Amino acid sequence: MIEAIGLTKRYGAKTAVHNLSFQVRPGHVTGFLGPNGSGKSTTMRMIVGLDRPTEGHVHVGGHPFRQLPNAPRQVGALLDAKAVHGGRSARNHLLSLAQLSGIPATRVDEVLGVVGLQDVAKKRSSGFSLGMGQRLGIAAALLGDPQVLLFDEPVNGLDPEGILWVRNLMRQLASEGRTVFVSSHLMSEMALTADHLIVIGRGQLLADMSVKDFISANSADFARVRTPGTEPEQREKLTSALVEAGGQVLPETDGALRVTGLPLSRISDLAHAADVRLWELSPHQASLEEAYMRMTQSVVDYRSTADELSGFQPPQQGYGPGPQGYVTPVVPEVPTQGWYAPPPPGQNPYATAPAPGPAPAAAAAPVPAPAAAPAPAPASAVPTKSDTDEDAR
Ligand SMILES: Nc1ncnc2c1ncn2[C@@H]1O[C@H](COP(=O)(O)OP(=O)(O)OP(=O)(O)O)[C@@H](O)[C@H]1O
Repeated sequence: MIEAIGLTKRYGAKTAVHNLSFQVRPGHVTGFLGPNGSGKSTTMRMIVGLDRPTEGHVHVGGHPFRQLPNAPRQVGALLDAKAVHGGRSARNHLLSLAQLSGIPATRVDEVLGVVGLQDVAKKRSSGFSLGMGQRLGIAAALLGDPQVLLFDEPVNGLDPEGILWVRNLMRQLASEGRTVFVSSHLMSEMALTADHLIVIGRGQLLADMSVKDFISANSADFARVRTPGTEPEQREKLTSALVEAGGQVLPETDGALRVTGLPLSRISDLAHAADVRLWELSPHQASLEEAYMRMTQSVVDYRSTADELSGFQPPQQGYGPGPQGYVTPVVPEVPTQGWYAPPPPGQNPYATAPAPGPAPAAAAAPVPAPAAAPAPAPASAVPTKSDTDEDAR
């Protein structure tokens, strides 16, 4: 179990993580989501003792990471798959990590097999593809057979077969009773892999709930209705009847109608009464991706100037140090029950206070690489990143 309480990290004037409290429980895959720069990697680094919290604390199995006896046997982490000595073979890289932690060489061959790198074990990792590097990083995380596993973007660069393999691996590790904490920007993948979600925006907690609850709390169901394409007047007639009955109707690009505010049976009755034939009447639920976008769109820092939401500023009372310090995030209000029609492009109700302003700054440089390894030992060998070099990025 991982438990964070009031976790805060400031880099000079920049608050990367603010007052974050959550638990990651064993036996589940917990997804860690948030827009670029929201503090996911910083949080993970604090969990494995690579960054020191400015305030608050995070414990693994009831102890700060650095006080865990034989930490690499208890916690494994893939934080940056590129943090490998490229001149070493995959096997030698893992062997050196194993020796540091008193892990037998037989385990190295075992994990090479688990991640499918047995045939290239003697090849230098500098020649590895992105996906092979990820597999090597995952092998390093598994080396100590730990109960707690952290993966930062584990499917980055993997092909579809590799993504499926990671999904199954995460689920298997969780089913063995391990604590699995995984960050990803691939929502479709998270929807299939995670049971529980922790979502942050600008370093603060936005949601801590099951995937199912997250989707139903941040999206709403709708019906798709299609009339015969050859008879546009039927579509008009139905639209009028639905609007008159209190429904909201939006045209979809393929000619169908997206209807909210009316149950399926009522839509069917209204069509029948209006003498309109239906070629489709189907219920739909928003995807995790839609729900995630809806929740986080006001806390996205880096957005293309070509994006229609660029220039959108979160409301004044949103994030950021105000006169009373940080305040609770203002999450856009979305009906959580019944039918709800997402707005047509350009009529986004969340962009209520658009303020023309300069385009957001370009994304920050990548985080300096911590080790992709069984999480480092709490001894002097720990690759500590002092606060003195932190502002250099
Ligand atoms: N060592 C550092 N020094 C200064 N600022 C930092 C440092 N590490 C992170 N930050 C800043 O803290 C914020 C959070 O960064 P972090 O890398 O944790 O976000 P993230 O959610 O992992 O982003 P991404 O999804 O892009 O990987 C960013 O604004 C980043 O620029």
